[in-house]
Amino acid sequence: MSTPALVRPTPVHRAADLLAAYLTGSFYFSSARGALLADGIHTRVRADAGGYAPAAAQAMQAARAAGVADPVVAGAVGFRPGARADLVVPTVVRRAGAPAGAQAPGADAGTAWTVTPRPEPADYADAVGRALELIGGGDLHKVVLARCLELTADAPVPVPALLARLVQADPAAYAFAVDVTAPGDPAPRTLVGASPELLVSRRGATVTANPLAGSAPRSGDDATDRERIARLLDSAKDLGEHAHTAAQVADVLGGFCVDLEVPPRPEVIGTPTMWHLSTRITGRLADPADPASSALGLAEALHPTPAVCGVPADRALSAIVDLEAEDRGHYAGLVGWTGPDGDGEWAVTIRSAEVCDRTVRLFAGAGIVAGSDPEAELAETTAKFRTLLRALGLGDVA
Ligand SMILES: C=C(O[C@@H]1C=C(C(=O)O)C=C[C@H]1O)C(=O)O
Repeated sequence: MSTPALVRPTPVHRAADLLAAYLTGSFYFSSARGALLADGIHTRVRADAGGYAPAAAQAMQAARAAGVADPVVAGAVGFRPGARADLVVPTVVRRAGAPAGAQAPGADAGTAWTVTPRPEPADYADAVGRALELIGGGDLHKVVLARCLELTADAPVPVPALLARLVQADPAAYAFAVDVTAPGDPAPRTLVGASPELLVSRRGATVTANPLAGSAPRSGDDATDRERIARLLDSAKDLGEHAHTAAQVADVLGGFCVDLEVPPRPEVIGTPTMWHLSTRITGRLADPADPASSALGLAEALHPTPAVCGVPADRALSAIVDLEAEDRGHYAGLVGWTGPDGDGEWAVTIRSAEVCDRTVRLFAGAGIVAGSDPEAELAETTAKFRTLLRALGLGDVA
């Protein structure tokens, strides 16, 4: 006679179940490493003098003592120093393996949209021209300039369907949905996106970062795409732009690692909409128990990389403040999760939008270096908007 089980087995979920269970207000994050869905707020995590990582470690410890079964810190931190952060220890966490081509409802073709580019595309191209003057002055080597599209629909935008379509289009992306509702918002506000860029991932003592910089739109035609890939791998401008970014990421991680492997040359990775120069850097942590070496601590140390800010970072940041029309908010920040053992995964918040009721605010940026062409950079941002626009059922708008 068998003895009845005394312990309820841990439920096993599939990524598709987690996506189906996502409701506006939940936290969702998935990548090729796996999927995580979190609900409820046990604690909000605020930065102390040491940043977010020590406060996150303490909050997870306190949550475990209070009976939270699987404490993690999950959420997003905005781009600018002192920007808004929405980091919480959720009450319930469900995990699953990597998504495999999710089922998603089609976008509602009947939705009527109005689109307001901020700034106008021609003004963005002018701002790129002004950035090139600063670069010509010699004190700035690279700056990433972004622009915004504000879309308004004739009905509330359903975030669960939008998230499912983003995952369906690219199951390997760092896909996310984070509640970023602020006081005064007329409805829940959600940061949603499908980023191709891993800021940092940690598993035990092993860390991985995957900076991207240097881009070309995907054309959909094989021969044209092969040509674009070959051109990227041979472009002194793109290789230089990439080298700045990879070198800085390697430099920061080198401060935490005993071994660091940095491939000498970038490769090209593809998303459904873009090609990017990519360097996958791996290392072994010297002190994995230090909260500064947790996935969140490393993400804070790396942010902002020259993939979204520039070189040198302080001058690039002031150029961004002077030349961009809109505050970036959560765009170009970090999004992901960390566990009490320090493991976790943080992506760069790009190919993203904030959705609130009927409005969607999208950002896309491009790295400007000596030799950049304003019209080509404008076209690059147009191509980068496609990830979100396609998931919304829209073609290119500006
Ligand atoms: C800034 C963005 O993308 C970043 C900039 C890139 C570039 O300038 O080539 C490439 C990938 C990202 O690191 C964005 O998508 O908005």
